Amino acid sequence: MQELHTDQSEPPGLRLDGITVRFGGLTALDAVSLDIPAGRIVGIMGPNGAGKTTLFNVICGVFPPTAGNLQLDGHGFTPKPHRLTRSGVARTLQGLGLFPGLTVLQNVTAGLAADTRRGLDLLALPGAVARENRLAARAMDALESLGVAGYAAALPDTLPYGICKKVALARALVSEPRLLLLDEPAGGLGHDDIEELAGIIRTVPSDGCSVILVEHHVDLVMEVCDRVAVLDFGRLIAEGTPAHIGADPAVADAYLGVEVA
Ligand SMILES: Nc1ncnc2c1ncn2[C@@H]1O[C@H](COP(=O)(O)OP(=O)(O)OP(=O)(O)O)[C@@H](O)[C@H]1O
Repeated sequence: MQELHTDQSEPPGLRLDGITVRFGGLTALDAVSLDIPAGRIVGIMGPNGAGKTTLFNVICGVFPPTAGNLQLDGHGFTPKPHRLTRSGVARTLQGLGLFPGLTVLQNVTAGLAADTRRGLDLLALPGAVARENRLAARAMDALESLGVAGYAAALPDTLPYGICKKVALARALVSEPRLLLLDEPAGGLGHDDIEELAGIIRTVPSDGCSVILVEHHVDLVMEVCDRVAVLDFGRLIAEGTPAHIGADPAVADAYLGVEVA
């Protein structure tokens, strides 16, 4: 079994134990074991088809692993896509995934959907209205923390891509997750926006949230991650600090000569 070794004294966060996923005859993940301790940022790298998205999909319960199991904060974890927020898990998507017909504020409030009780809200009872107001206030706080509260009333289509990326991140952070999955957050961003994003990502673990960063921008991974795991054809071929990974010839081979440091 392939292990990601971590300091056993660290708070547990997410633990993947021997995760295997097979699609028919194809093994997309092959007995991957990986610890993402609370308060740490772990990067997942690997060439196209290595199994990164499949790993995220297993963590989000999109499909169950063929073998292996997950733990979150020291307890067995069977993720369900419709209960992710309640489980303390939030995810950003490749691209934006924002609702075009909703304002920025409404998009971020949607990140609290698991906390709403739609039936009551539709009745517009005083308690439900107060609750809606509380959710909107939390969404505004999330937007403010990323410096984009001024766009709350705008529709995403009218905004620059970099702003929309921050809105998508605010939607993930508004539920104050225990585990944040970032799926190529730097995709489509220019150099300055990526630098700003790096600063934002570094602040996320301060309250104990674990972060998994899947990203093709190797520089960003190396800059913000505490540890990096590298997948190739579904196998965990390397793990360690960014410096260790940057110097690993097996990683350079997996990337077919692409420089990694
Ligand atoms: N639902 C599916 N059914 C069948 N095969 C799948 C499915 N999802 C992924 N695969 C296959 O599993 C392997 C891993 O794919 P995955 O999308 O996880 O890789 P990736 O590392 O995310 O790649 P990329 O960087 O291109 O997004 C690939 O060979 C892919 O074709």
